[in-house]
Amino acid sequence: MKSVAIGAGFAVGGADAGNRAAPVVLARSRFSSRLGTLDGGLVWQCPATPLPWPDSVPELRRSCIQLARRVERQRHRGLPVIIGGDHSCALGTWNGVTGFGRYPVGLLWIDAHLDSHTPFTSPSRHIHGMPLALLLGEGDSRLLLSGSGVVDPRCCAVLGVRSFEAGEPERLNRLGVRFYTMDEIRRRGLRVCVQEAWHRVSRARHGFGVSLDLDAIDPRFAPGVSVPEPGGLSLPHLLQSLRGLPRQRLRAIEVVEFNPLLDRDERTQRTLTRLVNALRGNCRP
Ligand SMILES: NC(=[NH2+])NCCC[C@H](N)C(=O)O
Repeated sequence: MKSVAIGAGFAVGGADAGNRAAPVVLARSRFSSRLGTLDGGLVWQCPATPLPWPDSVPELRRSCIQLARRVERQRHRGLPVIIGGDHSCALGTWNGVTGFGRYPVGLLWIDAHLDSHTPFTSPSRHIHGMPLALLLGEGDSRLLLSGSGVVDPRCCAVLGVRSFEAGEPERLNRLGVRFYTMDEIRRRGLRVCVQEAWHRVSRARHGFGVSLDLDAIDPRFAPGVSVPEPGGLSLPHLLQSLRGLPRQRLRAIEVVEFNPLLDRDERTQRTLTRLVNALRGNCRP
């Protein structure tokens, strides 16, 4: 099967304007032939700069609906690979994959953060700290594009966690989402945790997806992200752990939070390209 790359030039919900340029920078880079040159199109946001909730809501809603429709239209051509953009683009991606909630999926969320705030608990009010809660059906109703959740919490796992605030772990625990902190990963080994999480998400009836925030990876391998956190996943170990996992029911991949303005020696671009290739298995552009 083929993969179809779709760009999401999103920064309104993020912490740094640099995220907006990510898909275009990648499409013009020397890695583009390995990623696909945004053959599924590009969705832009206007304005180009971050705004806190609630000011960001109208533009975020508009662009996420546009992204969701694009994903819906393109998914018949191959495996959608969405290139963000700040992580709030996940609302567009997974609403598109699920036909606005008609076919809820399992989701592996690889991230340093839990991204499970609602406006009432978020200290920053940046919506890229809220998308997982919204995908599970909680948060500002204007951003619940299908009116409820599109991800089944029993088939959802978060991997690589090392930064969160009050309210987030409580929400995920109440909903029954499994999250793996870096402490647990160090204790039990990455491969075991990846396999366990993959098993959990891939048993969902309508298939599953992977949402990869590059800040999950240690900043040594991915310095170009908007909210870096030290002590992250080792790139070689993650690549190794992703080998040989069953992908038959994989419905889409999303890679987010790349910030070209903060990259060093194209290190983050290279990391992103290698991870996309590892995740999509045999599907190539
Ligand atoms: N997608 C991300 N990089 N999220 C970072 C969120 C950081 C912090 N928890 C916040 O809500 O502001």
